Amino acid sequence: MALLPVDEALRRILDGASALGTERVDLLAAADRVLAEDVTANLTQPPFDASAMDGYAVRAADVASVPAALEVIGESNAGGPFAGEVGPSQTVRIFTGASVPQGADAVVIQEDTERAGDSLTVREAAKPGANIRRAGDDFRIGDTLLRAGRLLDASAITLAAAGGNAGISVRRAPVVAILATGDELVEPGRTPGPGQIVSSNPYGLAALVRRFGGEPWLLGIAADTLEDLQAKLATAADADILVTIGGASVGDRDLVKPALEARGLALDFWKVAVRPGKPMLFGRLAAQRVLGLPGNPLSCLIAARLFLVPLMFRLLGRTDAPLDERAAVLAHPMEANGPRQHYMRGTLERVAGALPRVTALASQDSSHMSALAAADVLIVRPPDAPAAAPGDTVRVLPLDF
Ligand SMILES: Nc1nc2c(c(=O)[nH]1)N[C@H]1C(S)=C(S)[C@@H](COP(=O)(O)OP(=O)(O)OC[C@H]3O[C@@H](n4cnc5c(N)ncnc54)[C@H](O)[C@@H]3O)O[C@H]1N2
Ligand code: MOO
Ligand SMILES: [Mg+2]
Repeated sequence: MALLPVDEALRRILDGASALGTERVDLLAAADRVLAEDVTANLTQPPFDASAMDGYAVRAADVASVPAALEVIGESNAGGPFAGEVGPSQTVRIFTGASVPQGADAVVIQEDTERAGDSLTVREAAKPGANIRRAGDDFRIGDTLLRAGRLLDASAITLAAAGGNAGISVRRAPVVAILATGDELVEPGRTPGPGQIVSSNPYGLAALVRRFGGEPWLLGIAADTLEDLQAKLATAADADILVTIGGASVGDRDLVKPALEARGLALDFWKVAVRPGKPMLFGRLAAQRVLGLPGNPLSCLIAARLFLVPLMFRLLGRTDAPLDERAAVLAHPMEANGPRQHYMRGTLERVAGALPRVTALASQDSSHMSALAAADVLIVRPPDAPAAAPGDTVRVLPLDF
């Protein structure tokens, strides 16, 4: 099978994938969830003309020429409005957030006044509307405040709450089952025996899944035998997405593909023109989408960022783009690229008033986790890209996981 271009692989993974069901959560549980329905304002905000400052509510005409002498007839507090009306040459003491009383059409800040008993001297003129927030300036009842498909961040949750919404309809989190494979693997915290290493990938993958709104479900480690692989794969039937790690290449003990096929996998593709991540496979087990990721830690994580995360966006109904490539300027020359789209680890340096400068790390080995942790971006080198010179513009993908 020929290597599939990255875009085509992504298109096939997303083909026919649609948003999961919805659930209602309260505001405290809404952070980082994806909105499933538009949020509407049940209230108008501000609900009344409100003072933006601590000072005095006046009739602007009374303070058009200053100094102006006024009589203080009462007080309007936040939550305690003044019941009467401000007549000519009268004023009401007012505080930030309090309702502007009838008759008044401006607020003079306290620093521009002098008070003696019930007498107020205003030293600065105020125009009509000064320091007043009009009813509905922010939003009005019935307005659409938030559109379905957006991530609920702090600003969105604040707005939903202000609009009088105590509960929000969000997408169910996709459950992503993660199965590590390999006779050499031991769980973190255990001492590896001869020839063994620690299984690190599931934990990074779980963090990535959580970061993008999914629910990771760790299935442990399968031995490199068809029997154990099939037995462990069988436990994942309830997951929305099944991800395997390792055993995806052509070695004698790379048995993930035959084990999945024995369970009925409809293979869509195997091997993508991507570096790292080449031996990735994708297919379907009934309704479940299956991604067989390579075992090298960077191959696993980078392939997950490139292919699993966009699939999760789709299941979550997210409307923003899952891959946010930007431009940067190369700090050094680069060799021509081979036939696979190369996602190189790089560091980014801000440059005032210009595109940031990017430097590829010395290590581009797909097993060097220390290099991935030190990188800020992945430099995207298209297949067969010619050699590049310092100052050339390249595309970079921020490392956001
Ligand atoms: N003859 C060829 N050999 C290889 C090819 C090829 O095209 N022809 N491709 C190479 C590429 S590219 C990759 S990527 C790897 C992918 O290998 P597998 O997916 O079969 O993964 P394994 O062989 O099981 O493991 C590879 C490597 O990763 C380590 N590993 C596995 N699981 C974990 C884990 N959970 N945590 C940490 N590290 C893990 C494993 O010990 C190996 O060192 O194949 C190349 N070979
Ligand atoms: O695809 Mo492998 O991921 O080049 O190391
Ligand atoms: Mg292998």
